[in-house]
Amino acid sequence: MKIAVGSKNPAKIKAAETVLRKIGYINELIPLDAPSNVSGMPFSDEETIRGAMNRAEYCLTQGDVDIAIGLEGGVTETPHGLFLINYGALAEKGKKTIVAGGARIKLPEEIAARLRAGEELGPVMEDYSKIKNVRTKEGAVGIFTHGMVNRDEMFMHIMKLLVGQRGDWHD
Ligand SMILES: O=c1[nH]c(=O)c2ncn([C@@H]3O[C@H](COP(=O)(O)OP(=O)(O)OP(=O)(O)O)[C@@H](O)[C@H]3O)c2[nH]1
Repeated sequence: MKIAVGSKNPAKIKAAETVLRKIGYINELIPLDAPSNVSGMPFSDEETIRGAMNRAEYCLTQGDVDIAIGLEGGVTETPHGLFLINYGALAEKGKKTIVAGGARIKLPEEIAARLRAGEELGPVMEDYSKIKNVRTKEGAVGIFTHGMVNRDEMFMHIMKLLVGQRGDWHD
């Protein structure tokens, strides 16, 4: 069984690998540059879910991939401010795509204002934290939780929700 993840982002690959290893899947995980086909900065639950599903479903069209994972970050407006959100999708040939959402935190107003003005969170977080490529490391969630929950751990939880919903991994 071949499994792909629709990203080359190390935080996403690490999350997928760690959880697949935990459930006994020890074969290679194939990272693919999968288009999300949503905006660079998804601005709603719907857009972020769609991005995760598009990434996973694209991977199934590449080579002989049996199962594919898509992980996507975004933000959404709430009456309490702009929240960081994350979703995952697990696509499998001949089956309905499984979806799960992860932890969400409110972003500081100075970050939210820049995103509302059209900037992307990745570069804004680099600027704010002075850490290069923060989106591939602890991520915004890691910065704003002082390392209590880093981006890979947050995606790991989503991965558990995905593989858990699929159920039986013995074939
Ligand atoms: O520093 C960050 N910490 C985060 O927690 C986070 N969540 C989202 N984003 C940014 O939101 C956009 C879409 O996210 P995204 O998941 O589609 O893309 P990504 O660039 O992170 O990965 P990938 O496209 O290589 O797979 C991109 O501008 C990301 O940089 C984050 N940046």
